[in-house]
Amino acid sequence: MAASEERMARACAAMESLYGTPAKAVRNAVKQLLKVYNNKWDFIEDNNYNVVFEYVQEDIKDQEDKNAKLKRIESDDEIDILGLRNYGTSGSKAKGLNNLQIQVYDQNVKVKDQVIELCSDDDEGPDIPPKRGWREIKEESVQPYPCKRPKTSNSGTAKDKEKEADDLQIQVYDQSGKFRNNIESWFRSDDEQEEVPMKRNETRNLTQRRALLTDIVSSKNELTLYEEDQRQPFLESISSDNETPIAVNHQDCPETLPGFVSSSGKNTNSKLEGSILESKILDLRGECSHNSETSQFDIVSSDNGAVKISLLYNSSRKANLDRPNLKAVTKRVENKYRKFYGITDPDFSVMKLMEDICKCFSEIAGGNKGGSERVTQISSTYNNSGGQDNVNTKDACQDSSSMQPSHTNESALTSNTFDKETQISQVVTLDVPSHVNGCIDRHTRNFCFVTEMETKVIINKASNSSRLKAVMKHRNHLSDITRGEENVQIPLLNDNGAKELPKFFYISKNVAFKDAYVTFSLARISDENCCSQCIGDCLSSELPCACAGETRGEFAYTPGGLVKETFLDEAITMSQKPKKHHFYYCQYCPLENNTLEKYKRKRSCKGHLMRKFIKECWNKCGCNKKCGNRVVQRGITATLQVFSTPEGKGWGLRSVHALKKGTFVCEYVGEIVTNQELHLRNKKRSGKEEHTYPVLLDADWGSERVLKDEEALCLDATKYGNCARFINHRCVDANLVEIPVEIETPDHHYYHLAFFTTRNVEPMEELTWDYGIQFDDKNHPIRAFNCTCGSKFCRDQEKSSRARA
Ligand SMILES: C[S@@+](CC[C@H](N)C(=O)[O-])C[C@H]1O[C@@H](n2cnc3c(N)ncnc32)[C@H](O)[C@@H]1O
Repeated sequence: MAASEERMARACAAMESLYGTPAKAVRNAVKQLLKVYNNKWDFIEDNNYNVVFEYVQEDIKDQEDKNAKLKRIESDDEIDILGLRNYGTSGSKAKGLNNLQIQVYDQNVKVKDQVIELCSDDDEGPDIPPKRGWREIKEESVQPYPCKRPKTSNSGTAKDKEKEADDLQIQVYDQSGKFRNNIESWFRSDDEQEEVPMKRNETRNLTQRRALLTDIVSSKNELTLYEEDQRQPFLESISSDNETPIAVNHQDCPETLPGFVSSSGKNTNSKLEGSILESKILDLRGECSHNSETSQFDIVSSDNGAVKISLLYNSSRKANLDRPNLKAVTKRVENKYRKFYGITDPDFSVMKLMEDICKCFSEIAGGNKGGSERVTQISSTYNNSGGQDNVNTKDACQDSSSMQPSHTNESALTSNTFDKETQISQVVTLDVPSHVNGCIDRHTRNFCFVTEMETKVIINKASNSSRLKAVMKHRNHLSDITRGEENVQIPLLNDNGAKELPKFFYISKNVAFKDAYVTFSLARISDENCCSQCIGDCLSSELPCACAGETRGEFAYTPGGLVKETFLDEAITMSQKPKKHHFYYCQYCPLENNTLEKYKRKRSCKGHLMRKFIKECWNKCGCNKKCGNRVVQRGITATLQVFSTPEGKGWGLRSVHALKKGTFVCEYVGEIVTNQELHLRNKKRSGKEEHTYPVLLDADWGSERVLKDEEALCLDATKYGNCARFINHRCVDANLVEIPVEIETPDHHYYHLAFFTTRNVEPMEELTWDYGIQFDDKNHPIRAFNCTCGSKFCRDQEKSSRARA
């Protein structure tokens, strides 16, 4: 098979097994992506085919969107769609939202999807399906997926800058092909321009704007709004000295940050100004969709390269103002878009989106790129023109679950929560908010809040750990706790924002501490313990090789990389309903030996569950590295997240995608310590820690003879560990089971403790395993806790009595 066909087959198999994606969809996605990535398979295969997964998801969504929109066009006079599309989430390659798409149309006026290009280079954007009735004027402005993160632009020549600025220009043509310079000129065309002269500091009122719109609709001109390149710089074409952005209400605008210059090049020291075309589009949208509400989107920049975005939202007059919390609003928008677009990237946030817009603006404008030294700020104002000083805060996050981003009457940056008399101006510059101060302006009666941002300079000065703490204090997540140690990124999401950053070093492989006897020597692997004669994939050979001997002559894995059902079910039964004969009782239990008076104290062994091992092919085997009998050693492939559990269990681990029964999730990784060493560690810790992280490697303690201290091992993930240290306990019906896996050494004192799913797991379901602890055993090295697993089989008797009391 040709190399690329082989890789294609592998991609199909992996996508099938990981996400259940049909081969046809995978092939199509891979073909497209290969074009985009210049046949670089590495990009495709990276992160478990993450880009392929995203491409397929995007494709499905696009199709759904397209169908939904076509339906809407057919049904009634709907105007106004503002959609933010294509968050391009694959790891570092295509993270963040790159395109701001604006769509405005109804049955009579059809305005083409507008992509405001924020990728200033040759990056490619979403493949936007053509809409019915649209005139295709410039297809090249519509970019195919995937849209990569915008490159930092070079300062460039004046001509380059001018070209980049041109990229943002939006032009309007009417059906006759007559070129309208821009929306503003289109709005103010013909007689209207005379009747409503637009002077600086003068606001076009709602009636006038609605009249204009009605005019436009009834003219039945089919209009196509599209992105035009190679025209005059938009800054000049849009804002002339005597023009005022149609939705800016200067009276109500807050004092803005000093030193900022609007996109028109005017200093905005005293009032928020600046009229770029986006404002007008959003204003048009706001006007159309909310009837009595307006909104405006504005970007301004300062000499030092800082950029800020303002969003001005003005709704109809009503007596009371429920002031929504800015964080809650952004969270709500994020939730909607996460759900609707199936965004799984924890990095996605409205604030980041704003940042990206600022960054791209700055890049396109060729501004200062000293990002690390930018002092950043967010400010927002809510103008209660009903005249009430006392405004109520309302958690706009309520009921977000029932919401979907509507393409007809909600914008991405405004929501129905604001349907009270509200005017919001939000000014955002780069970086992450730290705290919010609120006040009422005595003169304007505006409620303002200003969020000061942590500067990166301050963070950099701090020590490593305090830097991490500082980051955690102000961030809700870390994008990868593995620090690149794994094949995949594992983000940490502090959903409730209250948890401290876990203190440990991420390691992806077990490391011996001191006394543990763990030597991996090829000489110790006999011929019966490897398959040196094998070639290719052992799973596809007619006769099972020596490595299948451990599992009674049958491989434990399916060609798709799952544990075979019969083997898995046996392991689950052993774990959930062990019989007395499944336990080994030591004469001199290594756990009892933990006391310094070794052998003197007579305590009875509580028993060790004897487990069935899987043996994987390894270095002394002749098969290919990609042999199907090598699963655990290949590492994590599932898309995992560490998150803060709501039940007070601390952090937990979950899978973003659904997992099939028998899927390998991860192994338990930590320091390999002897029981003696663990005992001493536990004594030192003396119950100070909230959580404990040891597991015993006792699955084969009963196999032959009395164990020496250095052979009775356990893994302690307290200081060094992998993501498995976050897996919480669930009594009996956990969705993971641990299976001992022999890889490097045939003796079973040391082995890998691998977790496989016991059943199909839902996306975002917490992953749990039964620690096998007895909650009444106070002497066990794994300290008991008050179990809140929620299982109906919960073994924590004290919990029941606590509940009764
Ligand atoms: C291996 S850690 C699991 C990760 C831990 N939740 C964290 O935040 O790091 C084990 C500890 O988690 C907590 N834990 C795990 N499962 C629990 C459960 N079902 N109920 C309450 N606490 C639990 C206990 O404190 C236990 O000592």
